[in-house]
Amino acid sequence: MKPMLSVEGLSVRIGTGRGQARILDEVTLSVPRGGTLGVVGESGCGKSTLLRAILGILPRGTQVPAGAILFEGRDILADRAASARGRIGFIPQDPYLSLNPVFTAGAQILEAMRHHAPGTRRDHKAKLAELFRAVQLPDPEAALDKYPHEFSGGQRQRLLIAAALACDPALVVADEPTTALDVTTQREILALLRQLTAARGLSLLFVTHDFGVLAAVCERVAVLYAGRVAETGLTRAVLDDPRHPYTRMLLGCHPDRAVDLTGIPGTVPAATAQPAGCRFHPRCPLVQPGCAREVPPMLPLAEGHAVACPFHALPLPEPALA
Ligand SMILES: Nc1ncnc2c1ncn2[C@@H]1O[C@H](COP(=O)(O)OP(=O)(O)OP(=O)(O)O)[C@@H](O)[C@H]1O
Repeated sequence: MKPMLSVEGLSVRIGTGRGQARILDEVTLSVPRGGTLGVVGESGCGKSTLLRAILGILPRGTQVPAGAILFEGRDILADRAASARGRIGFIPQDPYLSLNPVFTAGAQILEAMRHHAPGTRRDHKAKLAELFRAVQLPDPEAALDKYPHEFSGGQRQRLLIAAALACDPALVVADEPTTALDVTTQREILALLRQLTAARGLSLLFVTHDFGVLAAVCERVAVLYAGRVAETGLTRAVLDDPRHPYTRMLLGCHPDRAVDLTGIPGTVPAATAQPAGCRFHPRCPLVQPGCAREVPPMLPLAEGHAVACPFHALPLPEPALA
């Protein structure tokens, strides 16, 4: 069966005062129908740009020199008119910043439904109250007429989940949707998201920097480093047997896996100063002379697990894992 979304060889560039920023390079990944893919990586690795490309909201001046984004079989990069927008729901990162304070919750979501969902306003209102019930907001009918400040942070994130589902999407794209929440609320929201996507057979693309969150939600993962996919596979396989030195160091630094990705010496290179060859080589304890020359191809391992490092079978030196 064809995936719901497949990103194929996507490269994204943008001109800056300091030269061309190579933000994404030949990124290939896919979200199965009814499946969940997590995209994980440090700040600056290109997660938000990937989401913007999928949502069709890349900033002006961005170039896409190569690649395709196939959604339900159609290239939505080449043909935005075949608009995927109503069919792709988006859950943003920060519930505080993502709602307009001067309109009621109902008014802002109904406005989106007016453009993208079939039916009358009365149908939309009934459907939205139903969705508010599904996301477990108290008193769903009354919630339609409340303003954003009348909800708690967790309730606002529930509102945004309802908003993302309001136009009957086939795919939901979530950008670190629980980062701004306390741990208990985070757990509840993740459980809700899992339950709703499974019950509705939705596909989910979930961006995070947190392997703990990833393991709770996603069956597959793509690890992004400096705009390239370093490793991909079933989340269980990648967590249990990470092969790319970058993934191994991320996980080795934080055995509890509730990681804050700051434990690897050095930083992600600026998008205007990407090193040649493997982009991780300046930080890699397994670096070999060829790593600075050759872009490593994705090497297939078992069950869809693949890694962009020819030295994936070598052990990491101990200090790299300290
Ligand atoms: N409009 C732009 N102009 C120049 N450089 C940009 C632009 N947008 C992003 N970049 C650069 O591209 C790289 C990737 O940025 P992006 O925001 O996609 O990363 P990210 O992984 O989402 O980071 P974060 O988690 O901090 O949001 C960064 O180095 C960033 O500085």
